[in-house]
Amino acid sequence: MTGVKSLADAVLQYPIAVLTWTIVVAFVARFFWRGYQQRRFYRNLPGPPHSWLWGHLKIMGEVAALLPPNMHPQQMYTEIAKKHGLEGMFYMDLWPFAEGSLVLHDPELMDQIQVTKPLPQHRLANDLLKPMVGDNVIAAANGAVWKRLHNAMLPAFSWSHIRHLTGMMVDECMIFRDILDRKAATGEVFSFEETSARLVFDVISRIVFAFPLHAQTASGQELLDIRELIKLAEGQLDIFTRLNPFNMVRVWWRKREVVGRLDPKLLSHVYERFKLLINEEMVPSRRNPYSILDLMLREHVEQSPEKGRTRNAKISKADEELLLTQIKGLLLGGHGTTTDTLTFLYMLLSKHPEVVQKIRQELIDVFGPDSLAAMEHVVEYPEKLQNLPYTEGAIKETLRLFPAGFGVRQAEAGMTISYKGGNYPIDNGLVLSSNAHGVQWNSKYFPDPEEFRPERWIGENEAPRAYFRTFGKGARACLGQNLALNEIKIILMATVRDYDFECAGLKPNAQPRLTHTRLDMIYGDVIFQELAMEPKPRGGGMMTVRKIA
Ligand code: HEM
Repeated sequence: MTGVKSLADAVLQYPIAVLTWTIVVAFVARFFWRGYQQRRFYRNLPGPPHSWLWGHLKIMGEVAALLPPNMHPQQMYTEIAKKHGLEGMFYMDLWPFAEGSLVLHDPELMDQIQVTKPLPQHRLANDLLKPMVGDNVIAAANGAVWKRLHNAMLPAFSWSHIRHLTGMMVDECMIFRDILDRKAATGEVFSFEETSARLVFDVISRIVFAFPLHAQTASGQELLDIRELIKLAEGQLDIFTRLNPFNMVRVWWRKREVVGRLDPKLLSHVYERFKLLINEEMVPSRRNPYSILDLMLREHVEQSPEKGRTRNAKISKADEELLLTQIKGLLLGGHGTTTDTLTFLYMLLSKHPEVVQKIRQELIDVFGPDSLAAMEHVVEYPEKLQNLPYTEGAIKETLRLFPAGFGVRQAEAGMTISYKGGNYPIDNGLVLSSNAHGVQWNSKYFPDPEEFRPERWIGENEAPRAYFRTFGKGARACLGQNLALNEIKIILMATVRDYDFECAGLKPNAQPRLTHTRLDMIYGDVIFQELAMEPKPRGGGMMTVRKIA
């Protein structure tokens, strides 16, 4: 009785202290209960050794400690699989610092979630992309919003349209050659990533808007702004960075400035075109798309009651946001992934003169001995780009070794995946990670995986399509894959015959950092892909270029 009385007295005397104390106890109890549930979930599932206290945090920490900072997880997962002999798939319990994952590195298992029963994108994809470009960018959207965006954009990625873009790509490559000429004349060390990003950005902006944003010939403020948005989102998935008040204010302030400059500029392009379409009563064609913007404006033009009267032509606020997000997403995703691939490709070529020689020979065989005449020829006969198996093999090898994309999916409650006769849970909010890197660096699928061998993709040697996972597979596979392959081929055509590139400032490691690769003993830490919007090369791909006489 005395105890109850004194408790009641305490509540009456110190209500705030008792309330605070109760909340703290409830919070701590909830934290431990959640921790117990999490650890119990992973206890008997396939994975590296699991600890009640640490889950797999120590395992992840051990691998991270071997590597440079801000690593993209794909390579760490490949290392963990190798080190602990984990075949097919493994769970990673990273509570309370990150979402738990099921990492798949078996093509058949990936097919289960990408092809047989395509699962929606994980919430994490939107969490990562939203601070950079906005809510519901196509690559992170699901359900009806994704369907609407996908249907609208699809014609822009058809073969007939891609063929049609060859002339524009050649024009941009000719500007790129002028830039290379200047760099060759000075002999300067330059960032290949930075320089090629400007080329690729102008190409993608011409695909999105049908005009370039002039990143190659002017400041390219839009490109700089978009790249700054990526920088500002860096570390936002890390709980400590996100909750750091100084960082919060810094990011908010810079973002306000960048978005305040970028969004109105992009929107002005949207409205200029929209008003013209309405004024001229032109419904954009799906068969012969003029630009991705036109395809996305199509439904608004069709539905607009303002035909012929531009004064009040409007797009709803929500649709305006969605449109802007897609434009930024395409400019960002379409240039970043391609630039990363180009950077790694030219780094690999600089150390493989025998591959360069074979690409040159193939280009001569198909397009003739004069490299500049070849650039005119390809505009007339773009289908010949499909007849470059060795060149395509070199690109695919780069995409195999350095996948510049990562798919994460989410399953509904109760769903499972089947593996070796057992069914394993894929719900519980797990990030279902299809680790293309893990498949493509597995000697079971690609013997001597770290060898750069374009021959793997040719004729009877050709690796099964199912093993090439860089673009994903199924309904949510990369829409821009054929576009990216064609663009990289044209860039190779424009450069590889007349220029020699050499990596600059490489700092090879004396000992390999990891067990699955020794490439860092040639290139140094630049081979460890950084976490940005996509896994990107470190250090900007510094190079020199020499014009071949
Ligand atoms: C080398 C270059 C590229 C790589 C490695 C790459 C990789 C990827 C990957 C891995 C995905 C996600 C697949 C999944 O979730 O399963 C994706 C989605 C996507 N990519 Fe690419 N991509 C590249 C270039 C491009 C380009 C140039 C564009 C076009 C501008 C583009 C447009 C898209 C779109 C729209 C999606 C979302 C598809 C959807 O969810 O319906 N990509 N890409």
